[in-house]
Amino acid sequence: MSIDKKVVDYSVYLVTDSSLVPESSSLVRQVEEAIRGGATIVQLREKEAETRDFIEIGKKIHELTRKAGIPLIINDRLDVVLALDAEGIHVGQDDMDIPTIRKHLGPEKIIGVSVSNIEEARQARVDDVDYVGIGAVFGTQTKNLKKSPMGTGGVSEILMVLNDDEEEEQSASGETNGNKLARRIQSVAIGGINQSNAESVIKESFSAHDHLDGVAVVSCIIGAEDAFKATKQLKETVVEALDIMKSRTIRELLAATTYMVAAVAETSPFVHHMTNTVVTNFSANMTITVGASPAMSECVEEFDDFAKIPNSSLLINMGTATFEGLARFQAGMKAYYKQNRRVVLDPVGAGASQHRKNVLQQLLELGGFAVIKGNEGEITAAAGVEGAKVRGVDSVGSESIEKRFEIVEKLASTTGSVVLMTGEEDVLVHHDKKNTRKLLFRNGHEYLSKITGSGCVLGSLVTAFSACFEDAFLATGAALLLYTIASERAVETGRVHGPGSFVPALIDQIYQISQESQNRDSSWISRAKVYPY
Ligand SMILES: Cc1ncc(COP(=O)(O)OP(=O)(O)O)c(N)n1
Ligand SMILES: Cc1ncsc1CCOP(=O)(O)O
Repeated sequence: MSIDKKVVDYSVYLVTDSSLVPESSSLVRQVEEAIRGGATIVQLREKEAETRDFIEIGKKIHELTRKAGIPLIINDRLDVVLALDAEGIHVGQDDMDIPTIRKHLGPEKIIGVSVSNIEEARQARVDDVDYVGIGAVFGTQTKNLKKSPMGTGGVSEILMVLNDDEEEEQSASGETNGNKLARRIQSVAIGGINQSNAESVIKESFSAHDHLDGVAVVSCIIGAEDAFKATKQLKETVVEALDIMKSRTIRELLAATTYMVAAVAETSPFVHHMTNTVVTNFSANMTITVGASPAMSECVEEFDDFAKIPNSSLLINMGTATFEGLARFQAGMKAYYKQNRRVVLDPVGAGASQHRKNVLQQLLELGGFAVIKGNEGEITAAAGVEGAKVRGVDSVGSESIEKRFEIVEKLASTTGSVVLMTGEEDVLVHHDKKNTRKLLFRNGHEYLSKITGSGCVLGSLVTAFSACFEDAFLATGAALLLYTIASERAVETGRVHGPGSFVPALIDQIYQISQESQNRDSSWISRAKVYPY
C-alpha cells in the first residue's frame, strides 16, 4: 500500500537513535510499541550505523510502518531511501541539496529539511520540501547542538514566514515561479520535547496564520521503558493541543492577547462606569490595575464631555438599576454613540424582576452595544429565551453547552453585538457579515463565584479592552483570558486561603500579567484553555 504524502499525519513524529534504547528492549521493539501507542511517522536516524546495518534495520522497521500505514523517513541517506523504497528523507542544512534529492526521488516522496531561522524557512519554501523540522527548541542530550536553542518564540517567528502567502507573492521574482503556495508546508518542532512540555510547545509556537503540525521526539520515546505508554501519553497531549491551534480564530486571539494586554496599559483608555453601588470600588481598582482610567458617573451633564475623551468607552451595568437610572443609561448611550464610542452592556440580574426585564428591554431596543456580557441567567433573559434560572441577581441554572451556545447565538444574531456568557465554562460568540466566530473557554477558579462583583469587574476589563481595539470579539476574549488565567495564578501563589485573600491576589496577578505582557513575555497565554465550537 503506497502512502499519499498529501495526507500524512505529522502529529507524533518519532525519530530513532538506537544508542538510547533501554537494555531490556531493542530498537525494533521500541518502534513497534511507539506505533502501537500512536506514532504517526517514523524517521530512522542512525548516525553510527554502517550502510548494510542501516538497511537491515530499515527493512524491519519499514515492515512495521507499512503495516501501520505510516511513512518511514530516512535521515540523511538518499541511498538508503532508494534501497528501502522508503517514503521519504530528512536532511539538515549541510546535507545534500533539495533539488538534487528531488531529482532522484521524484515528486511523490516526502522531503523534510531542518530549519533554525527565518532565512532557512524562506529557502524551504523556495525548495520543494514537504515539511520542516524546526529546532532545536530546547536543549537536548540527544544531539550536540551547534546553535543555542530557539525556544518557542523562535519557532513562532519561523511559522510567521513559512506559509505566508503574502511573502510568497513578494518574493516571487523568479525563484518561486510565482506560485502561490498551493500546498502548506507542514512543520514539526524538535529538540528537548517530551510529554510534559509538548502542550506548551504547540500552544506557544504559532503565528496568527500558521501552526505546528506536530512534534518530533527522540529520547522521550526511544529511551522510555514503556514506549507504548510514553507515546500514548504524548499523542493525547499533542492531539488536543493541535486541535485547538488549528482554529484560526484561536490563533488570532492568542496572538493578539498579550499585545492587547500591553496596549491597554500603554494607551490607558477611559472607562466610564454607570454601575451598581456594590462593586464601584472593586471595579475602579480592577480598571486601574490593567492601566485603564476609571470614572464612575451617573451625572448626565458630564456625559458629552466624557464621551469626547480619546479612547473612552461606557459600561452600563444594570446591577442596581432604578427607573430613573434607565433614562441616564439611555442618555449615556446616546452621548457615546454620538462620538462613535463603544458601549458595553452588563445586564446584571436581568430576569430577576419584571422591572429589570423592562429596563433591559428598553436598553436592547436602543441597541448598538459592542459587547453584551452576563451570566447564564442574564444572557438567557436578554435573549428572550424562556426559563432563565435566576435567584435574585445570581444565575442558578446550567444548561448544556449546546443550549448555551444556542442562546448566546440567538442574542448575538438579533443584536449584532459580541455576546459573552460567563460561567464555569464561558461562551463567546459574534456574528458579522463575513462569518460567525464561536469559542468556549475553560479557564478560571471557583473562587470567582464566591466573591461579589466578579462578573461586574470582568465587565470593566471588557470595556477597557473594547475601547482600544476594533475587533470587539478578540478584545473580549483577551480580557476574559487575562481575568480567568489571573484567577488561577492567584490561587497558585499559595497566599490564598479563601475568597477573602483571593481578591487581593487576583488584583496582584492581573497587574503581574499586565507587566509581563508589557515586557513582551507572552508565556502566560499558554495556559489558555480555549476551544473552537
Ligand atoms: C524532524 C527532524 N527535524 C530535525 C532533524 C535534525 O536534522 P539534522 O539537522 O540533519 O540533524 P541530524 O538529525 O542529522 O543530527 C531531524 N533529524 N528530524
Ligand atoms: C535530531 C535533533 N535535531 C535537533 S534537536 C534533535 C534531537 C532531539 O532529541 P530529543 O527529542 O531527545 O531531545
